[in-house]
Amino acid sequence: MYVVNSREMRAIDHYTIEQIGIPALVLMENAGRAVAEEAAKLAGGDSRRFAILVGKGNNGGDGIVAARHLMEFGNEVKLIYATDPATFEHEAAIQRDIARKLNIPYENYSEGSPPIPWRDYDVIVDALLGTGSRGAPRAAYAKLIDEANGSGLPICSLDIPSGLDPDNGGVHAPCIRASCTVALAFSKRGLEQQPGADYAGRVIVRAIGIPKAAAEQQGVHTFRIEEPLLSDTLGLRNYEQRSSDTNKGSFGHVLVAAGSLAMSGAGLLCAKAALRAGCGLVTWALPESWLPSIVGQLPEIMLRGMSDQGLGDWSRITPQALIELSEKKAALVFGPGVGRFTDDTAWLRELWEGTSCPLVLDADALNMLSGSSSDSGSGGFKAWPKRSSPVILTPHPGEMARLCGKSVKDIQMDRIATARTFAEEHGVTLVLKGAHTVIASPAGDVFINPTGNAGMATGGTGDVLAGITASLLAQGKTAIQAAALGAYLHGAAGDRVADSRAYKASLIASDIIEQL
Ligand SMILES: NC(=O)C1=CN([C@@H]2O[C@H](COP(=O)(O)OP(=O)(O)OC[C@H]3O[C@@H](n4cnc5c(N)ncnc54)[C@H](O)[C@@H]3O)[C@@H](O)[C@H]2O)[C@@H](O)CC1
Ligand SMILES: Nc1ncnc2c1ncn2[C@@H]1O[C@H](COP(=O)(O)OP(=O)(O)O)[C@@H](O)[C@H]1O
Ligand SMILES: [K+]
Repeated sequence: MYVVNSREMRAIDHYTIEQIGIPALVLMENAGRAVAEEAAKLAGGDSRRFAILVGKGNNGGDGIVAARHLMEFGNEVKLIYATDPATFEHEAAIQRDIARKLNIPYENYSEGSPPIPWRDYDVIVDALLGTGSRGAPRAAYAKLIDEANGSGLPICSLDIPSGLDPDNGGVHAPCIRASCTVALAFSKRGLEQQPGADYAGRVIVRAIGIPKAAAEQQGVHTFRIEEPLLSDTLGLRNYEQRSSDTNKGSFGHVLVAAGSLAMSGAGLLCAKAALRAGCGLVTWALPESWLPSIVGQLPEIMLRGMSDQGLGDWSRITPQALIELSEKKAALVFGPGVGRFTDDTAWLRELWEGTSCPLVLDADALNMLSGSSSDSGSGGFKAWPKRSSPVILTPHPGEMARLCGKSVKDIQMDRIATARTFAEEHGVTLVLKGAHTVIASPAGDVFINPTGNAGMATGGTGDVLAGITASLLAQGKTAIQAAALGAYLHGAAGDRVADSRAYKASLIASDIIEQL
């Protein structure tokens, strides 16, 4: 499903109205009708009392149409205008006049108005601000939003919760806290990222007559991952299907280079997740001095001890040894639990240049890449030679901040733009983890993952994701397919764990592997 920002939505509206010729009033009628249907469902019954909060733009116009339909469905409605309706223009002014002729009750609300008697209502429809919203809600809008949030009534937001930044998921003060949001035509970026997604409640996308082709025509290349998208846009039709005439050699051999004495679990989780995600074979390369402690723990996985001079870490293991081991492997995942060591950035660069294996770099491998930026002062690993096989980086926001030389706050402020820019500039596939993981391709496509839950904020879940992603790569998926499907399956498995447990926060990383 397409996810648009406000500029793209404006261009799509304009194209639909001016080029295709569908009148703005037709779109508004469809929008208002769709919202009325969803708000009626939220109210759950007949003859309910709706307060419709109306702003002066098209969002307000849609709200007036919704009021008209809600009244036709047999409900009581009242329009509460946050701006003097005499100042309305264009389609919103037409809807205002229609509402007057139909004697739809209304009141003009201003900063000096007494509080609304909310007990006279069952449901609020928030049609104050939509994608034309700029900055924090002002004057009467802000007061009305505060009042609505304090009313305790369920709120159905029209297109976006008023006060939400439509483009990045940031929320202004105040911002409507909705029970549900009816996104018109397409989802909006602000609804798909935190904290906006929490303020939006359940997001329902309703068609209003804008053809999907209009988004394609306008070059929208941000998507939310869901099953139809996996098959249609990402080319992953029947991704679970296998021909019967196959053997373990058919599904790729993953080399996991992970873990050190202090963090052996990262390697265990990563290797096990890779196997569970369906590849034919997994070899786990680990410092040889603690290999004996692992024997028997993962019977299905081949172990390869790397000469570590008894230190238990990666500081004496040569990149050359790993390069040799990676020959004929279908994917190499490096980083979980490896720790840092002297000259590790140069070490990683040797691996980068020496292996032709598709790479997944996670955890400390990402910090080694960040080291490259501070060492050279010349754009960091952007200046490293381009690889002919794919690279997937899987940073959490802290690792991403180090990679970009920014603060975590800056990264989280616009995750979609950050991930897209980085992937394009560095020619890598990037998985920016966290709630609503953002996956960006070097070509500039961005996929937002809706699966997963806060129970997954626990040690080791990232190691599991790295293993799953490498496994999918080894099975012949492209980098963007492996990264998007990996994040989707990882989150879906996490959701199954959460659903099956009495206490959702009890989820641990191994549970995800078992639910794959
Ligand atoms: N062409 C159409 O008729 C369509 C309209 N649509 C609706 O139109 C909306 C976008 O409409 P607009 O572009 O008119 O914009 P909005 O309705 O979001 O609001 C813009 C108006 O609010 C005021 N405003 C902006 N920021 C404010 C703030 N922080 N505090 C107080 N006032 C503020 C502006 O002065 C402007 O008058 C969408 O969200 C959607 O609901 C969609 O349904 C698509 C089709
Ligand atoms: N609140 C959340 N909602 C959804 N997914 C989450 C949430 N918190 C964490 N995750 C997921 O869990 C994983 C955590 O990875 P990471 O931070 O690298 O953990 P670790 O280093 O302990 O393995 C990522 O895939 C991330 O997207
Ligand atoms: K709104």
